[in-house]
Amino acid sequence: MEFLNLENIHHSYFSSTQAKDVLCDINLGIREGEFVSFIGPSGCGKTTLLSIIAGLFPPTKGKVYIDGEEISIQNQSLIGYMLQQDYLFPWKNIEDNITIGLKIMERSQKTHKVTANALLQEVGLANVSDNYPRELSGGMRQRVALARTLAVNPKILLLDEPFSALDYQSKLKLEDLVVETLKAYQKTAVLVTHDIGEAIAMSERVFLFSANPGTLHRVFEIPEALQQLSPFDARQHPAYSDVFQAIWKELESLG
Ligand SMILES: Nc1ncnc2c1ncn2[C@@H]1O[C@H](COP(=O)(O)OP(=O)(O)OP(=O)(O)O)[C@@H](O)[C@H]1O
Repeated sequence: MEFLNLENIHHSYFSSTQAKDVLCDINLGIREGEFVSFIGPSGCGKTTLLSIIAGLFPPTKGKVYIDGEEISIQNQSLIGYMLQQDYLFPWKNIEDNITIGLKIMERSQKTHKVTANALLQEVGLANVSDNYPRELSGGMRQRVALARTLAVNPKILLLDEPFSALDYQSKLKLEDLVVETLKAYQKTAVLVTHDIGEAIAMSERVFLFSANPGTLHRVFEIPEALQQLSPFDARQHPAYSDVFQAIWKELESLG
């Protein structure tokens, strides 16, 4: 068994007239410390699957296991979520935004400042702890969101298009920072993205889903040579375009 396992996941939404199957027979395993991406056509159920992994709602059928234990209220805190929007509280300064999860979990207040400062250092924002979110750029705010997610020390990070609202330069920089930081902290990560290049540059494996209903179509292993590089450098490597073309061809075949 892998660290994160999905077994026979099916999910349907019920409208007033009929049930619509969104996910069908999803089986996959992700190793501890691995970085994978989920890609696929719009509406194939990527976000629904992330929400099921996070334990936000149960699947219609099937089970999610983390380290051999079925996902439940007890182990849900092993999972951190980072989204397209940063959802920072505008009335709280950066330090308080980062430590909000620790306060909710009633962890000892003595270490909050130390945790916040160490994480801000890690994400390259050493001097903003007293600032307010409105004083930061979009890229800086997403760095704060990353620090906030890491503050509660989750084992698995679910990243739902966290770079898609950023300008291209900020996005490339943040991709590098996220990979470097998650490797340093040995986190397991699942990224949902529409950007094939981003998926290749950041991941060890790319899971391609097809739609109607969402099924796992194919898994692409990213060559070792790319995995050893930062996402920015991976995009310049000759093997990158071969993988890009292979995934693009397969995605196109899904219609
Ligand atoms: N609460 C809901 N009730 C009914 N249908 C829903 C609900 N949430 C999602 N769906 C449907 O489930 C399907 C999958 O949605 P989901 O957002 O998971 O797809 P996605 O692959 O993440 O899409 P995108 O790439 O566009 O973000 C879509 O057809 C959507 O309309």
